[in-house]
Amino acid sequence: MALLRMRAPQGANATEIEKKIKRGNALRQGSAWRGFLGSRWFLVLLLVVVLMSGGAMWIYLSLDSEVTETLVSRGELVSPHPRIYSVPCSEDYNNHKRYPGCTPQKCGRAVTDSIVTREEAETLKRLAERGLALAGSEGGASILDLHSGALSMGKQFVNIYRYFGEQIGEVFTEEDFQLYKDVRVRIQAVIAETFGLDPALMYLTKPTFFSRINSTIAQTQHDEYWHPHIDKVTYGSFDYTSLLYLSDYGSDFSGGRFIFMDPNGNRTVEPRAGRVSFFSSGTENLHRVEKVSWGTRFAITVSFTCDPAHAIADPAMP
Ligand SMILES: O=C(O)CCC(=O)C(=O)O
Ligand SMILES: [Fe+2]
Repeated sequence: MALLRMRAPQGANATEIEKKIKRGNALRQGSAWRGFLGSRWFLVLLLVVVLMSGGAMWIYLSLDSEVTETLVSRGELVSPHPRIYSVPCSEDYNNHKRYPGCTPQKCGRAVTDSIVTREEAETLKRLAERGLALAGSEGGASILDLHSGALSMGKQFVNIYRYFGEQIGEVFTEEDFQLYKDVRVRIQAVIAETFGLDPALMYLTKPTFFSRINSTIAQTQHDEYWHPHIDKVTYGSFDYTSLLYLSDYGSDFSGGRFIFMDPNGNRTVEPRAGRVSFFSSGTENLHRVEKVSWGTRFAITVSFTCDPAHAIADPAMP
């Protein structure tokens, strides 16, 4: 009977009794929560939640991490022979006319510190500094293309030879252009040797440019240097890309590492003044540049085509 009365209170007091029961239950629940919040179990639960979210964050960050393997670090000196990493060629080259003695049959990437001295890199960096001091991008990435004359200015480009006219003779010397050519010839020779090509069947192609990157916020798409890309797709004529670094990762700037984005992870080359990194330009070498976090990074992109129709002359004083 008692049970019956508790389940179904009858009469005038019934609603009052139900309310009391509900209030009592609510109070008991409230004090149970307060008890739990102050208990050791709550601390354990909190710890588990913190550890799990920390773990999730770590997994997220490491999935997004810039680097899984460093191919060549800033401190190493790769000399006298290039360090070579072979990768299978992509199908890209099948979609273009093939040029025997030049079209990649072996693909890969390589790094050498022995064909451009640090003094030569310094001279080229000063040349870039002088040229870029004429203008420069408002965002973090400026280029100077001595062949076409393109120079970043604010949010666009100008032609230095037209814009500055005679004044250019006070900024660059014949020796500067000669050094560019000497270095280009050496790079061409090492690429030919590494990939088993005839250097006479490779041609400098455009664009070929000095780049200056710092951590200033991008103002236009041209400043967004960090996007993954395939040079053969982006630039069309490229078959072999080379990058000559003019400043040092870690001391002149941070971030700014070159990253090959392979299907099984990222592989990076750390810039070092005088270091030449070169690779076949197809999909097998999808890459990007890590964002520069401080300092200024200088480099030159010097690229080669197998198609004589896309050949350009070495930059020269107008
Ligand atoms: O400066 C670099 O390290 C890479 C530049 C690049 O990817 C390019 O010019 O296509
Ligand atoms: Fe590139």
